[in-house]
Amino acid sequence: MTAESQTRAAHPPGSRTVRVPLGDRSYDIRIVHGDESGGFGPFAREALEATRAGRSCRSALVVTDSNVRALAARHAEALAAQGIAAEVAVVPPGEGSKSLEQAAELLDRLIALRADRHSAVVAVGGGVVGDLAGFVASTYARGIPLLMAPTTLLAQVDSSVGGKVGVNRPAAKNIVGAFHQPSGVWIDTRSLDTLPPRELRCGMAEVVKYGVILDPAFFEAVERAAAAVLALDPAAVAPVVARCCELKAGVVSEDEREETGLRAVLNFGHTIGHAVEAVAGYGGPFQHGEAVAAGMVAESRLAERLGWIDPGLTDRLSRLLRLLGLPTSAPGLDPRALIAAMTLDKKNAGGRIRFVLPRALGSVELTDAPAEGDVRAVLDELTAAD
Ligand SMILES: NC(=O)c1ccc[n+]([C@@H]2O[C@H](COP(=O)([O-])OP(=O)(O)OC[C@H]3O[C@@H](n4cnc5c(N)ncnc54)[C@H](O)[C@@H]3O)[C@@H](O)[C@H]2O)c1
Ligand SMILES: O=C(O)C(=O)C[C@@H](O)[C@H](O)[C@H](O)COP(=O)(O)O
Ligand SMILES: [Zn+2]
Repeated sequence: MTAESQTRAAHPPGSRTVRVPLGDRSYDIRIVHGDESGGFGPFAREALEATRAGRSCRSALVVTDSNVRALAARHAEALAAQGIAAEVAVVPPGEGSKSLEQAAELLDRLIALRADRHSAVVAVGGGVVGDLAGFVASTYARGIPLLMAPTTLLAQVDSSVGGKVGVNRPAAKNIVGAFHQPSGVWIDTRSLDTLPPRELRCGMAEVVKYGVILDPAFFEAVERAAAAVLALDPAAVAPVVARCCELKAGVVSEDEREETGLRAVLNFGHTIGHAVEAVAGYGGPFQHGEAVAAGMVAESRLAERLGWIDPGLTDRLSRLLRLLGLPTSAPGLDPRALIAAMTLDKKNAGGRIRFVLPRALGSVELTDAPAEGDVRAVLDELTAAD
C-alpha cells in the first residue's frame, strides 16, 4: 500500500478524501455524510476538468435507476449550476439492466444528445448503474470521462472505485467490459438511509471480504461494529467506507489491470459467487453480495481441503456472515452447472479454474491447485438442501 493512498485532510468540513494514485489517471474519492453545503456540483466539475487537463466539461448524461431518480435529478441540477447541461437517463433497477441491450440504448441517447469529448457520463446508483454507465462511458467516442456517485453500500465500498466497468452475458458475469477509471467518486453515506436492509447486507459481504484478504484488524473491527453499521450509525459507517476505499485504492494503484495477480485478491469468493449468480439467473434469488458471501464460505472450505487453513477460520467467517444476515450456502443449485460457469471465469489460465483462497486471516493467494474432486466436494456442500 502506498502512502499516497491514505486518507487525506477533510474537505469540506466533516468529509474525508481518499486518493487513488494512478499517475495521470489519479482521482479523489470524497466521502461526506449529507451534502448540505452543496459540495457535489463543484467536486464533479473540478474532477471532470482535471481529467480533461483543465478543459471544460459542457454536458453530461446522468445515468440512474428508477429507485434513485430523485437524487439523480438533484445531481443534474447541481451540474447545471456549474455550467454542465445535464440530462437524466433512467434504467430499470436490478442486475438485468447490466446488458448490452441496455448499454446500446444509453449509447443511442448520447448520440441523440450530440455528446462529444466535452461530455461526461455521471453514474448515480448502485453497482449495476455504475458498471453499466461506466461501460457506456468507456466505449462512447472511444471513451469519455465518468463520474461515480454510488448510492448503495456495495457501490460505495467497492464497485465505484477501480475502473472495472462492464455488462453480463447470460452465461458469464461481467464478460464484456473495460478498465475505465472514473474522474472522481462522490460518496454521500446519507444516501444509504433509503437503502433496503437486504441491500445494506449485500454491501457488508464485500466489507467482510476486505478483512479476509488484506486486514485482520479490520475484520475484527467489523465483527465488533456489525450491528452499528447495519443500524446506519454514521460513526460506524464512515470509517468502514473509508477503510474499504483505502484498501481498494492501494490494490488498484499497484495492479490497475489485474496483470500481476495482486488485484485478483479482490476476487475472493467470486469464482464461485459469480457462478452462483449466473446459474441462479441474474436478478434471481442471489444478489451479487449474497452470492459472494456464499462463495467466500465455499472457497474458504476449499482452502481447508488444501491444508492451507484450519476449519476455525471458515467457521468464524460463516458466523460473521450469518450475523450480518447473509447466506452461507446456495441450496438446490446444480454443482455441474456451477463448474460449467466457472470455466468462463476471467481469472482462468491454461484451461484451469483459478481461485483466490485464504492462507490466513488477512492473506490470500491466487491458485489453480484445487483438485477436481475437492472442488466438487465443496460445491456439493454449498448446494446441499438446508
Ligand atoms: N466494478 C466493480 O469493481 C464491482 C465491484 C463489486 C460489484 N460490482 C457489481 O455491482 C453490482 C451490484 O451492485 P449493488 O449491490 O449496488 O446492486 P444494485 O445496483 O442492483 O442496487 C441494489 C438495489 O438498491 C437500489 N438502490 C440503490 N441505491 C439506493 C438508495 N440509496 N436507496 C434505495 N434504493 C437504492 C437499486 O435500485 C437496486 O434495486 C453487480 O452487478 C456486481 O457485479 C462491480
Ligand atoms: O475490483 C475488482 O478487481 C474486483 O474484483 C471487485 C469485485 O468485488 C467485483 O465484483 C468485480 O466486478 C469482479 O470483477 P471480475 O473481473 O471478476 O468480473
Ligand atoms: Zn464483488
